Amino acid sequence: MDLIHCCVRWPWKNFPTSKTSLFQKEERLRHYNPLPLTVPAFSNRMPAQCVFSRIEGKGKRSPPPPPGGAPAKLAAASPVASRKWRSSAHALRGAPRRAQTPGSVTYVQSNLPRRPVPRSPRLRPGGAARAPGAGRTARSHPGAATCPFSAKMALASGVRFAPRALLRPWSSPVELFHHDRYRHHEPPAPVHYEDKHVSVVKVWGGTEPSRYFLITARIHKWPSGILRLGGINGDDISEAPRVCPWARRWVQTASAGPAAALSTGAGPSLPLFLLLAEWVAVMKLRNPPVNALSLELLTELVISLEKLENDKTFRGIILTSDCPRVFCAGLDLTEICGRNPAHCAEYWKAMQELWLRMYLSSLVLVAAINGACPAGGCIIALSCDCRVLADNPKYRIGLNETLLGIIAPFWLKDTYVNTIGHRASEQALQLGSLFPPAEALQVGLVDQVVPEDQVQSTALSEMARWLAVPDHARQLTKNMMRKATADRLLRQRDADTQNFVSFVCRDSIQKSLQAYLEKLRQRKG
Ligand SMILES: CCCCCC/C=C\CC(=O)SCCNC(=O)CCNC(=O)[C@H](O)C(C)(C)COP(=O)(O)OP(=O)(O)OC[C@H]1O[C@@H](n2cnc3c(N)ncnc32)[C@H](O)[C@@H]1OP(=O)(O)O
Repeated sequence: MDLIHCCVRWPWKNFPTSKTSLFQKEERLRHYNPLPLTVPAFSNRMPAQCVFSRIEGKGKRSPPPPPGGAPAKLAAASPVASRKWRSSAHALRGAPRRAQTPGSVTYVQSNLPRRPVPRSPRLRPGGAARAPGAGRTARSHPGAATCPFSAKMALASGVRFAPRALLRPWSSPVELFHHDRYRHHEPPAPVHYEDKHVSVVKVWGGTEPSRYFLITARIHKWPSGILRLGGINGDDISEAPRVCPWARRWVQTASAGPAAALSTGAGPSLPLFLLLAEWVAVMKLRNPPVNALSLELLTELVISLEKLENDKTFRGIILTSDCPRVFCAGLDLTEICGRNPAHCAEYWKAMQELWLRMYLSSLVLVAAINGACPAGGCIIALSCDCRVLADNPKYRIGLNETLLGIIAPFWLKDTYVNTIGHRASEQALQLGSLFPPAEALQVGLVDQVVPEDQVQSTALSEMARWLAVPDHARQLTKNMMRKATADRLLRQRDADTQNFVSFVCRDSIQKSLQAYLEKLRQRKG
């Protein structure tokens, strides 16, 4: 396989269906199929539609259910919440029951349709205008009044609620963790603060207003094995551990999870990294010896990108190389040397498709450039949102087409100009400059230059920065910035293909490409 799909996941024994294995099992398309290009639209990548389900059983912490109806205090606090509660309770009455293990809780799929929780005009995010008479829950946290299914309601009714996202095959009971609960929740007795004691954190929920979120961490030495932090969205999720200060120490040790999967060095320990665990895929280019962009690799990349875009679990991709010393050597010259025009056309269409998909991707793309990055490799990197380059003078980056006797097409030029500006591009393109790291940073071709062993972890921290922004705002802004450039190619795609084919199929160009390839081979000898 040319491309490794590596979801940043952690080795929980009973973790829900792994995307990695799904990818691996899936049969790959072997031939290039032009895929319809989708302009990134608004998408909420958060999994939780806050639909609530009843949890059966006599869990230790489950108070007995009330005789019926919404609690009076709740009705006074929020008529909307009260109405919602009544309708959900009604809908839940017919829910199927499951066998109950003593002392645990079981989730039962609710009959409620998936639908957004309506917001009362009086219940605004941030709790600026609170419902009159709102109790401690609303006061205890600014976001608490935004969700009609308040923790108070759940507690008072004896019915515990969980977002539908939680109704997954978990081995351990998970519960909705709410403000009241964690405010009064005592920390577990402290255990050792070594990395291995907290393996992972998962975030359930979303950043939309009126949504709960929940962070689940696996703690090996805690009897329940699960740490939960929760909140109401509108909270800054990245600050979540702060809400529950005693847990911060635990959470900070959790870098062993996602970071370890990426880096051989000590992983960063910012709480935000924890959020990345479920949302970031790492794609490693692997087409030895130099990750030349063969037709097969281009096809794989396009398919993988589309899959990840359609999988709402992912919000970002870190693109890196699995080949030592080379990120990507650019176009596979053997795909355009001595080939017929039809093949060259097919190849170029695949290149266009990849650029369009990457350039307009709704995901955050971070290039972790851990090797040389000339020509087409540079274009792959420039299509990402952010570039981190390893500090090695041999790892040069730039568009060196002119040195091969070929000319970068207008959309490569546009991408260059959009990144480093007109004058710098004019100079660099004509000279075919390949920049060493320090110069690449200076000219703005890359965003960070870091020691080689920190490329992956820095890429992850950059990803954290980008993912801290709400998806829809970032996506629409990206689209606004890049659409015109992409549209230009979309309008002239066929003409661009014809231009490429007629150019590279010229005898003189074929000769110079052959000579260049020969030079590369001899250099090796
Ligand atoms: C209308 C016209 C439109 C033009 C569109 C232009 C768009 C993009 C242009 C391109 O991308 S053209 C490709 C430009 N690429 C390069 O110039 C890079 C050339 N390669 C290198 O500089 C080096 O290989 C490297 C990437 C710095 C790695 O160096 P290293 O010493 O590690 O490896 P080598 O010994 O040089 O190479 C190993 C092996 O790989 C072959 N090879 C290298 N690059 C390519 C390539 N781009 N395509 C195909 N094959 C490549 C090289 O010949 C060696 O082969 P063997 O000797 O092992 O057979």
